[in-house]
Amino acid sequence: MELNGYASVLIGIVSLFIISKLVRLVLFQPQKKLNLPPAPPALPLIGHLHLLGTLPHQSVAQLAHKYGPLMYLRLGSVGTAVVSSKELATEFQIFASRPRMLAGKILLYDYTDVGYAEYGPYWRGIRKICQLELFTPKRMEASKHIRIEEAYSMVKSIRDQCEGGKAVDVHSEIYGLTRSIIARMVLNKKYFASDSKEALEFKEVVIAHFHLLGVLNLSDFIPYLGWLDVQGYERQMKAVRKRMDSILDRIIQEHQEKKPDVSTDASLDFIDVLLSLENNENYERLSIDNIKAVAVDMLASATDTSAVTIEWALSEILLNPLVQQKAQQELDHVVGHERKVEEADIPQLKYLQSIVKETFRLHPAGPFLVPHESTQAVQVAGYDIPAKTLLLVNAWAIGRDPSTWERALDFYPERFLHSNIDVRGQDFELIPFGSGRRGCPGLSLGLASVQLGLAVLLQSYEWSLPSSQKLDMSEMFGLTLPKAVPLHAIATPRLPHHLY
Ligand code: HEM
Repeated sequence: MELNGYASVLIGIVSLFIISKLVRLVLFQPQKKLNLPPAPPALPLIGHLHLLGTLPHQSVAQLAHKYGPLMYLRLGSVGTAVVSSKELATEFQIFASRPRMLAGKILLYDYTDVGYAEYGPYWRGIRKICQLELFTPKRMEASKHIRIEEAYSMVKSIRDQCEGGKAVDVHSEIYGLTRSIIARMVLNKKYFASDSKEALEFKEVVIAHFHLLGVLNLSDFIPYLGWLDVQGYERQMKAVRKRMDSILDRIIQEHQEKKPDVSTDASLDFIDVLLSLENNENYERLSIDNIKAVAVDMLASATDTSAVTIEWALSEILLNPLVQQKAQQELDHVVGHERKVEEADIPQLKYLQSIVKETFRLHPAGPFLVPHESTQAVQVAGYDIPAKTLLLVNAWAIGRDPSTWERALDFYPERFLHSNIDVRGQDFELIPFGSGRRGCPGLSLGLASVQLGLAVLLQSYEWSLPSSQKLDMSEMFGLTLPKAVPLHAIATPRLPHHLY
């Protein structure tokens, strides 16, 4: 009996030993050593996170000078390919998925928006809706009056502030413009022109929401510390999501009660359109949470991207008075002083278009685009890139690469006057909207808002800096790349009184 007991213990130990050997063999097969792209030395646990600093796009551009245009960094436990040349950016188009960040889970309804959705059938369905329903030329045309009305409401508000040569808070005016445009196009709400309780709540929640989408949340990179929520972001995200959710519930309910005629009404907002697809057999049915995710995504993707671009453009113009002079000469020639500039004038305003391209080159709203992720292991430029690698394309560094651009750091719009380089994703030296499958679906709307916004500012006012002020051009990294110091400038009206 006793011997039997010993024998069974012995058999148990031997079996455990054999099983553990087998498990090791299956799970931890000696791997072929990967030929990863170069990288600086990493620290335990955090990898290269400490090298990012407060302006990560600038830090990795510096590292690329030493380690080359393709690096493989470890951000905590996340393997990350960083690309800093136009040639390599072309090759990495195959990375079509997105990493799973906590913000996407909490703030974007479990990754069911467009930007955070993983590559697959759901994302393809939503992109089809973007292409065939939301961003069609017909809808752009139907929403034209919104952009014009909001642009001239900004012009008027500046007029009210600029009396006596006082510096105007141009930053707030520009953000007000882009937020108002998108809130009307997506929700049909004039929240940004109102001080009602409802509007104030919305504005506060939207700003908190955008902020949290842009934070660097440590638990995305060191997941096993996630439960600690050391920065407190998870808690904040949950609170903001709750508030945003109840606002959107109310708005959707209003839309459901309204029941517009989708067959005749061309000026529907995005929520109307998304609700109207419920029984459309061309698309997978979207749940109410999916609709909320897409709506929030559009609000977040559209606002700051367009606003930072206009603010950088005007800042560069203030530093380059000759550019202002040429842009206004063109506006005077094409539009004159007797009427206000409109979207239909933009195709004739070649110099203005060049200013916008030059701004995108030096100040891309998303310096790393939006992070991509690979779905499978691939080889690029002779290096192994494992599956699930995060991809950061440094569009900021590519736009300033002296091997591509002459006078790379100068603001010189003339370079685009006789060039075919465009921002639509075909020319990899200039990809402010990304490129390929994950390229920006709102490109036409973003471009139209930026061009019109800048055109009305330049036609309506002569811009200058307060005499004692040196313009601070520092950047601040977040969801987008705004100026660290918001722009204030003096606006001197240049049109007849009745045009304000
Ligand atoms: C100046 C304005 C804008 C700029 C510079 C911009 C830039 C970008 C960039 C760089 C990306 C990522 C591309 C990539 O990952 O390769 C992106 C994606 C996206 N943008 Fe824009 N954008 C602008 C305006 C808009 C507008 C107006 C909307 C919608 C109303 C919008 C909606 C989106 C969405 C939904 C995505 C995610 C696409 C996906 O993951 O499939 N954007 N945008």
